[in-house]
Amino acid sequence: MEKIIIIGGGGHAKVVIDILQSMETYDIVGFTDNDDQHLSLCGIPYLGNDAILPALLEKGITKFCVAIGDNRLRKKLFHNLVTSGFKPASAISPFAYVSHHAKIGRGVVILPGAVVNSCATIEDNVIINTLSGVDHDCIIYSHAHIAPGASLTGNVTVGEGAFLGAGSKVIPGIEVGEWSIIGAGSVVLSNVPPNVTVVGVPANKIANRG
Ligand SMILES: CC(=O)SCCNC(=O)CCNC(=O)[C@H](O)C(C)(C)COP(=O)(O)OP(=O)(O)OC[C@H]1O[C@@H](n2cnc3c(N)ncnc32)[C@H](O)[C@@H]1OP(=O)(O)O
Repeated sequence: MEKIIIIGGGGHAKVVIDILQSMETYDIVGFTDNDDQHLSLCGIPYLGNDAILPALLEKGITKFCVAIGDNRLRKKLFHNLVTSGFKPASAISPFAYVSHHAKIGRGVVILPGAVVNSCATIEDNVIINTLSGVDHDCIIYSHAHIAPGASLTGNVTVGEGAFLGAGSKVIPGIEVGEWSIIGAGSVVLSNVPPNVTVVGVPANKIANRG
């Protein structure tokens, strides 16, 4: 089995480890984290902080998966690792449904119970979290996160780095702007501009994001 490292040692790393183990495609060498208080996570050893990465590359370990929920930090680490010569791997649960007609980018994480339906596009480094739904013809741009139980109907577009909170719902054809946040449980009935936070039913803007 090909060797892989996990970047990040928080809660999201626990589920990514679980998925990679259930895929039976990769041998997880360990995880890195800049908090050096770790010893192991779900039985997977702590390797060190980011300073260890060049040595791992020299040993021929090239595959990585960034297991960090924060979209901006996940983007930064993804780019740093790709630029350094590492290769992103996707972690797709065997208990998710991903249509053969969907396009899946690099370093994508799809959790158990999620559905990615026909002709949807999921770009690089996106998280499709537990029990969420991305229906036909949706486009999820890089570094976005669809949180647990969020439901996107057909033809929804989610901009780079946007975050759709747990249980949020988006009606067909809506565009969610890049780096915007949709609050948990919100129902989005109209387009959301970039860099704002919207909440409620129907979702309304409560803040601009810097
Ligand atoms: C596996 C995992 O755990 S993945 C992680 C999943 N996480 C989530 O889904 C979290 C989603 N986060 C939220 O919904 C947050 O409440 C946010 C991001 C929308 C807002 O957070 P903050 O910016 O800290 O806003 P804050 O808590 O100060 O609330 C501001 C106002 O909006 C209201 N509000 C906040 N979130 C919501 C919401 N989801 N729905 C309705 N109203 C909301 C608050 O009640 C408050 O109203 P008030 O000013 O009248 O008192």
